[in-house]
Amino acid sequence: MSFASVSLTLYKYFYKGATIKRHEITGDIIVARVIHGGLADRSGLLYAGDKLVEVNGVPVDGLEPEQVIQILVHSEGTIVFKLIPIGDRTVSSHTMLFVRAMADYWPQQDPTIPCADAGLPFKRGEILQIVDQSDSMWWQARKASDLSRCAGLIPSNHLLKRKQREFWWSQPFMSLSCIKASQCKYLPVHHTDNIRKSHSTQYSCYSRCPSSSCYHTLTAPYEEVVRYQRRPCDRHRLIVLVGPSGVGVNELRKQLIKLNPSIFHSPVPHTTRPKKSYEENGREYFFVPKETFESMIYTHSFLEYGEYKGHMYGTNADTVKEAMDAGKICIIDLETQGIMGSRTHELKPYVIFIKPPSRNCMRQTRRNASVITDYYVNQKFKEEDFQEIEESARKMEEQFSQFFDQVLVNDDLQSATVQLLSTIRRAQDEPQWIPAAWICSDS
Ligand SMILES: Nc1ncnc2c1ncn2[C@@H]1O[C@H](COP(=O)(O)OP(=O)(O)OP(=O)(O)O)[C@@H](O)[C@H]1O
Repeated sequence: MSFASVSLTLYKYFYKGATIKRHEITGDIIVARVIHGGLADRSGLLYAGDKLVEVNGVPVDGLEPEQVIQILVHSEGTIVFKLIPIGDRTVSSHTMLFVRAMADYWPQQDPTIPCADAGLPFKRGEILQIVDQSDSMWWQARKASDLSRCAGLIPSNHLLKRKQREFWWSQPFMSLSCIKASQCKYLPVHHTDNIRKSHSTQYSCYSRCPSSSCYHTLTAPYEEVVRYQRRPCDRHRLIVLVGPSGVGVNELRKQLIKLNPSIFHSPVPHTTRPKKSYEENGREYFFVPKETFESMIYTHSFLEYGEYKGHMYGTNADTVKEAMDAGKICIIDLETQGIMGSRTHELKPYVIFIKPPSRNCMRQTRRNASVITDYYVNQKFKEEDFQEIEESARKMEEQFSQFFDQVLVNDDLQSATVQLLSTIRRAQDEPQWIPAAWICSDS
């Protein structure tokens, strides 16, 4: 039997460099995993599967992993491990996969993690680099925003999905039910009708993905992403603005088009409502018979559509593509539920969430602004309107922040417009993380 005496200057933080477990059959204490980029990994002396015999001269035979950890925690200075190396010390092939987290994860609140201190907490939307998938339950990853740090443990795709389902089922029914169609807001982006997106108005909206409000509980918790740099000959990415009704999504869109109408473009929506005398087909709307509209729904032609006062309105994906083919930067305004339907390799949407500023700032900046009510009367913003905007923004972020590429606070209109312009420029000209599937489909 060969003993290897490994001397590592790990101080108290051994548990951040490796984890140990008790072998189910033999009862031996073995190294469960070595954390990528940690001290133990960098030393090159410790491998997953090595059997621990002594720590600082204290035999670990018969001890529980927690007792071994206690020895380590109370050790000062250099720690000497005596261990039996695992026979086959094949270096685990480190994957270099980047993913976007579609869920939040807090290791300190997870009783099942092998070592909470070794866990990597993350929030939905964050980009993670998966560096080790050798354990089917616990992967190792680090944040793309800080690749110099050592890796931490995260639940595997399969495990996190299971946790999400368990959490979902443990929640009271009401708080988890899908957003009802009647609560959705729908507004064709090129509208001339004063259709307000508020839930107080009588219209319904539908997106290409009917179950999308439950998306995060049903789909993969990690989405593989790649760095994408648009070439000058490629179409511009679709710019999708989302935000609570009244926050200023339309105003910002109008500001952009006013600034550069030859570049920024809003697609003309389709409607079944009769054309008014002063309107022109294809300018305010494409006026189509109900049957045509219905067949377009059937063929999934709309990114989003809805009904208002008995007439249908919708944003046709082909109209968007045509504008993009003509070299325009297409800007559309979607419901959060509609984001998923727009996520295709052809459109490569860049989603900007327009967020309300603080209550005080809203009071100040919206002093002279007005909201459109159900009766088309321009009314000053009231405290209830601000509250509704804040509440709605909070819910949107809670459910959909993983799809937001950028969050922009609409405080002062001029500075928000300038920020939006530079965000759009970066989205088109600088490398961005996009789903890997969008690139695979291209090739
Ligand atoms: N930063 C701002 N400062 C002052 N007024 C603003 C600002 N942003 C928007 N507004 C005004 O607030 C009102 C509501 O804005 P807007 O119509 O763009 O909202 P919206 O998010 O598109 O919601 P809805 O679809 O319900 O109209 C408008 O009168 C607009 O001019």
